[in-house]
Amino acid sequence: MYGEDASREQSELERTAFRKAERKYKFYYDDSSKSSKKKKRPKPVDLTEVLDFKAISSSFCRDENLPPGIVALSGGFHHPVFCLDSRPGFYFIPGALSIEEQCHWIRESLTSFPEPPNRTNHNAIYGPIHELFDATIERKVLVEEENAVTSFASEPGCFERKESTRRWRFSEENSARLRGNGGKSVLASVLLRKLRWSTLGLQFDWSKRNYDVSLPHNKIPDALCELAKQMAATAMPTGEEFKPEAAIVNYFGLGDTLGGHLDDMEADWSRPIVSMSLGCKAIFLLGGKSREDVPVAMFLRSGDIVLMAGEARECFHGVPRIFTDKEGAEIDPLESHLLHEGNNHFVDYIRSSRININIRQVF
Ligand SMILES: O=C(O)CCC(=O)C(=O)O
Ligand SMILES: [Fe+2]
Repeated sequence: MYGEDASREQSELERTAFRKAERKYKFYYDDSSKSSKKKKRPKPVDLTEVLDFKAISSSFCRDENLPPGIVALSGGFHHPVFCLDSRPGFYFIPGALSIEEQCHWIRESLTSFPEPPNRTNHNAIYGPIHELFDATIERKVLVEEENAVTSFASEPGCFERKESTRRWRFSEENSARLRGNGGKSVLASVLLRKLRWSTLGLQFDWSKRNYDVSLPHNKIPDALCELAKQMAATAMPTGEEFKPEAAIVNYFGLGDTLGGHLDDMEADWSRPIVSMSLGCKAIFLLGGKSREDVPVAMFLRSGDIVLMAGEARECFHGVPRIFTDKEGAEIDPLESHLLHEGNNHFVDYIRSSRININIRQVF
């Protein structure tokens, strides 16, 4: 699509009900205060229409009535599971993960999940990066190095050939500075802040928007498989078991958003996507089958699990906002637990971040 058509489509997109809701909740600085950038405050946001399943769950446990359009599932599950009349196939399990489980998955998301052969958004520029979190703690720098590779003559009469390749390697900050080879370098801490996704199990290729089964990959870790199967059971066709084959881990910092989208690259949409939230609170928008449908906004807190199966798989959804201020983030118990374990580096990260792990059956 070219010129006018493309810009018309763009401006139509800007006007959809989904887009309007994204703009309503997105993080903006308040321009009305003429103060310097340092003192700038977030623009106030009206949260009165955001569904709060934590509050709904508490009143449900006190045997109070549920708000209209919300139903609680009765079943063998030891947490209340809520559904929306207007979005069949969508399930919300508030507080499904204990604080210990949340801490465990935060640590995994920052240490083992971004390890090769799993890929991250940094692969395209730097190639595989090993031990990014440790490198951040050790204040390392990723430095571009030139390697001379010599290939020897395999047959008589062929010449020895020297080739140069470039690769990125972690270096101590001082030695990187000393070398001063004019090459490029980037702080590990900057790369950690800019980590946006990692993929586990079958690798998702974002450029083709499909799974590339030819890419090297490890199986989803057993403990994550077990958790996903247990959570998915509520939304599975009777008598069938969920097969976790791929997962996408999303990392959000202040101002980061996940635009409205569908996850439509999996073969069988009757299987749920199991999506768990860790760290700072967020707003999740669940739209309808068209971007013109007004989305339902809801809070996602650390430990909440959402399932999207069946018709809900056809619904646009996204994350327009995360809250990193102390009151809004709602991570005090999580912070205390991590501090108690002596994990200051994880606390530093999660204070201003949200992590989402979503697990899928691909075939
Ligand atoms: O971050 C979330 O809660 C949603 C993630 C999501 O929709 C996705 O990765 O496809
Ligand atoms: Fe999604």
